[in-house]
Amino acid sequence: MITLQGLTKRYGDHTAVADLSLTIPGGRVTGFLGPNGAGKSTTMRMIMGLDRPSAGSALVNGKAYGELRHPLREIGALLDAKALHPGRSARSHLKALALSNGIPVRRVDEVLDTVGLSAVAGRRAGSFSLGMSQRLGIAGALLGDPAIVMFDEPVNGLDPDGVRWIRGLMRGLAEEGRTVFVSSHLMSEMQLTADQLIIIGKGRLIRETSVQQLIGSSSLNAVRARGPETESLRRLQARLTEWQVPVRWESANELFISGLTVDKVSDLAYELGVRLHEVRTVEASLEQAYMELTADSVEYGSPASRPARAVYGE
Ligand SMILES: Nc1ncnc2c1ncn2[C@@H]1O[C@H](COP(=O)(O)OP(=O)(O)OP(=O)(O)O)[C@@H](O)[C@H]1O
Repeated sequence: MITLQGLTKRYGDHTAVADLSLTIPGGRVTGFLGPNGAGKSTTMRMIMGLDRPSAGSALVNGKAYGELRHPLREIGALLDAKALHPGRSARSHLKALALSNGIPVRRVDEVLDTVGLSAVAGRRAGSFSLGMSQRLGIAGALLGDPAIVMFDEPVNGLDPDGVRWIRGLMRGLAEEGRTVFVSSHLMSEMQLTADQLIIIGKGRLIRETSVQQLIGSSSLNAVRARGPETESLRRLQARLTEWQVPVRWESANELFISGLTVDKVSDLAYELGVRLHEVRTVEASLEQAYMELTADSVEYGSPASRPARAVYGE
């Protein structure tokens, strides 16, 4: 378990992480999300003892990282895939890590196999592609068979096969009861991999939520009603507007209706004599729900990245 208590990091007069108090338990994948510069890497670095908190604490199984006797046997992390000795082979890099952490050297070949690098174990790590370096970093994180793993942007540089592999790996580690804490900007991946989400912006906690709860709270969830007659759809729209139900036209033959069930919309259409060819629920994606939630916390946004807000009630 990872426990953050009032964790704060200031660089001069800039607060990178502000008073974060959280518990990240085992048995699930916890996604760590936030716009660029939100403070994710800084938080992870403090958990790994690489940065000193300005205030508060980050504890690994109840202890500060520096107090852990064999840290790699308690927490394994991939923070920066290129942070390794470029002249060493993958195998000798892992061997050095194993020896300094009291880990049996036979684990080296096991983890090389797990991450699919056995065939290139003798090659200089400096010659590795970004995806291969990511895999080597993950091998290092798994070396001590730790109960906690933490990955900063682990799919960065991985090919589609690698992305699927790491998704399965993280799910498998969580199913074994381990704590899996992972940052990512890839919402589609997080939607498939994470159970719980911690979302921060400008160093502060914005929301701790499950993936399903966050998606469920999006204003973009709607019932899509499609019919062949625009005129009769207008009658449906007029009644919904009377009821103050948010409704918008998606095209001349489609309405998107918020806050009502499919049953309710079908019954109303029947009552008003509106012909429909399709009535179904449309669920927001995690990306849409996330963009809505973090719209005010984006420090380095581009116009194109602004959220697709629904314009209802036309
Ligand atoms: N060593 C440092 N000195 C000064 N400022 C820093 C330092 N490290 C991080 N920061 C600042 O702290 C803030 C948080 O940075 P951090 O890298 O933790 O964000 P992040 O959420 O990981 O961002 P990204 O998604 O872009 O990787 C940023 O404003 C960054 O410029």
